[in-house]
Amino acid sequence: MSDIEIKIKNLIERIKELNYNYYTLDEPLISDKEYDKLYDELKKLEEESGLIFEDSPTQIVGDKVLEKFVKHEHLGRLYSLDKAQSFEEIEDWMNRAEKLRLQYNAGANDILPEIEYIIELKFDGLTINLTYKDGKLENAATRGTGVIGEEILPQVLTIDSIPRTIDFKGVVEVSGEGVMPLSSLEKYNQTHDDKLKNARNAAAGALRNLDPAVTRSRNLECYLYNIGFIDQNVINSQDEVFEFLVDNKFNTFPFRKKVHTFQELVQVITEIGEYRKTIDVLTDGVVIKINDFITRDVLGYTNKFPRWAIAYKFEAEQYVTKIKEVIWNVGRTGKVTPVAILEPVDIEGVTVSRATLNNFDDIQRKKVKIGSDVLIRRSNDVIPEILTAIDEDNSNTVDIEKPLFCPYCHSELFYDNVHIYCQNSLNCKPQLNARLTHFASREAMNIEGLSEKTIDKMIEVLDISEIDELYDITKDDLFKLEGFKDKKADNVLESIEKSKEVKLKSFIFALGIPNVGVKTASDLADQFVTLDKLKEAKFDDLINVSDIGEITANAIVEFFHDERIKKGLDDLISKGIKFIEINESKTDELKDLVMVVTGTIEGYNRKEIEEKLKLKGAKVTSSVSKSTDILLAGEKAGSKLAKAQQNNVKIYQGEELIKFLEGLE
Ligand SMILES: NC(=O)c1ccc[n+]([C@@H]2O[C@H](COP(=O)([O-])OP(=O)(O)OC[C@H]3O[C@@H](n4cnc5c(N)ncnc54)[C@H](O)[C@@H]3O)[C@@H](O)[C@H]2O)c1
Ligand SMILES: [Zn+2]
Repeated sequence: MSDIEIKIKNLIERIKELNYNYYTLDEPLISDKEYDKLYDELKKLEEESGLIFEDSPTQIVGDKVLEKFVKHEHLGRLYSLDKAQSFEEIEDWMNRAEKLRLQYNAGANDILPEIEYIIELKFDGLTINLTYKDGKLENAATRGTGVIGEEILPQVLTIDSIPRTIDFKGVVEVSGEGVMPLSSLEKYNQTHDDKLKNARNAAAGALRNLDPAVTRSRNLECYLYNIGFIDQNVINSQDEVFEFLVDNKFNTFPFRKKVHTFQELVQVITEIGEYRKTIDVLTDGVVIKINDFITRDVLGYTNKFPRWAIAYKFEAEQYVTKIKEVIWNVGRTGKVTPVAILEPVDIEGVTVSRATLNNFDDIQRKKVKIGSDVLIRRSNDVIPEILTAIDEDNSNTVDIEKPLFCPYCHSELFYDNVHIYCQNSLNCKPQLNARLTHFASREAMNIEGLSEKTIDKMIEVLDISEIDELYDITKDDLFKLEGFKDKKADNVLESIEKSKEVKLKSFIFALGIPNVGVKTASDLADQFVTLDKLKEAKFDDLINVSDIGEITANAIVEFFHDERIKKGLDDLISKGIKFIEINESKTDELKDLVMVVTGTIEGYNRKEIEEKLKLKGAKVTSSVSKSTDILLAGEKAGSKLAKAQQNNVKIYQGEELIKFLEGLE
């Protein structure tokens, strides 16, 4: 693999993990700003190299839909939006549209009208798609992959403003954004201990919660702005979309503006920059849409977004405050990271007193010192980011020292490029606490009742130093901890006991292997089926798992070769960990064959084929290499076919392919 290919693969892997956490779990790992940076980097590399993998996040809308929901096939596809980073990019987009219009008008009988642009707010919540038949609300779904969403009708019915019946009697799908009003967020946070971090994830998490009572408690609202499907040809513009929505008593947001020129557009967007701070909904930008539908048809769509619309995101506002102190935190992997303690500052109604600084280089680059005035920015998330110090020659500042010893266990620290580690993973308390907290978390061993605080006490009072010791805890032990009475102790013991029966993927995630998140853990479980096989996996086996790049493959190999980890793992298993079979139907027919599926195959969906191959024991990878055993090549197979021919890979095509696929059923 070339350097650029490796870079691309690693980015894809990282972004998929982030997407899974954002779209599927509604618990983003990083801020949108940081995410957008990675995404743009990938887009740029793809453009430069022409290497675009089919599973790249730049080609796909959203993420998987969760099994726990009934699937809804949208009548009309739902899309993501292309993004402009600057006014110039909007202008370029307008110019392209105008050029296409003129070209079209030169050759056609009908003439496209002068372009009108509708500017709407870009609400930050979750897309909701509503299906009406015979005037009745039949269904509600999330966007999902754009083709298939998750049914969430009971959840959506908690939003009172959504009409249960409408005057229009045909079949129609209307879509809009489910949001948590900022006033609801504030009220919720005043009365609940489990504080919600931001309105977007609060709305998405509520709508995708299986319990509608939870959705109800968040007091959501929904603004409609789109018709994705209608069985009668009655709508010809965005103006008419809104007319239809209003006539049928849908809730639409009152603000939208029509412009014709770039100058007008800049002015309106600038005004919206101020206006958006005065309203009760979280917005992250504006959406600019071409009004006329025939023009839209001429411009068309890419895989991922319409060419007739573009989003422009607002930069988060910046604030000034002072750094009081920098403390060094020790994480689960022993990584030591700086946190700035700030003079509290009010940002959009939230008091902010901490900010992340990524590492020591970051501190130097931003010229941050104790006592410095700094610029900070909070995007839509709660933890803000320090941009830079703004008073470099202030003599009252004190340099931040590079730490040499762990602030907790005083071991000497290890420097690896920009990262600093405390290598005393054995009895450095914050590391142990973070490891145990991760181990017990919902997507891992799912041990209820083990909060970070409880784990702290266990380490302190019961002198726990290894994960497996969790399983030796007795009721008498728990009584020694503050706040533990009979019932609470029983509950914790029961959930510890229950956790011994665990899915392999949850166990792999629980181990906290560097770079292995929920999705990668699940892929590893699918591919290797048993823990023993995974433990023995070689770099080459791992790199062939789709989405795993070199860094992760190396991390996994190293993890399972570490003597201390090996022993810890054996101790843990010896406490009676049992893996629950989930793929009972798994057979060995294609055992260990490395297979690639490419091209289009009529009547089949590639993802489904891949799933079936995996169930029969094959390893499915996304690119052809020397280790590929079989390529399934549909129509338009392209470069993978050529590469397979070069490498003498066995190829199934045409009739042979269809026969093979029928044999899989
Ligand atoms: N923090 C993370 O880890 C993480 C991960 C994945 C995605 N993200 C965020 O999500 C963005 C990408 O998500 P996306 O592909 O869903 O695109 P998007 O959310 O940026 O844009 C498309 C969506 O905008 C919404 N929208 C709101 N108002 C609208 C209006 N008036 N008209 C039309 N649509 C409107 C629709 O729901 C539509 O689906 C990224 O830029 C990033 O900010 C963050
Ligand atoms: Zn330490």
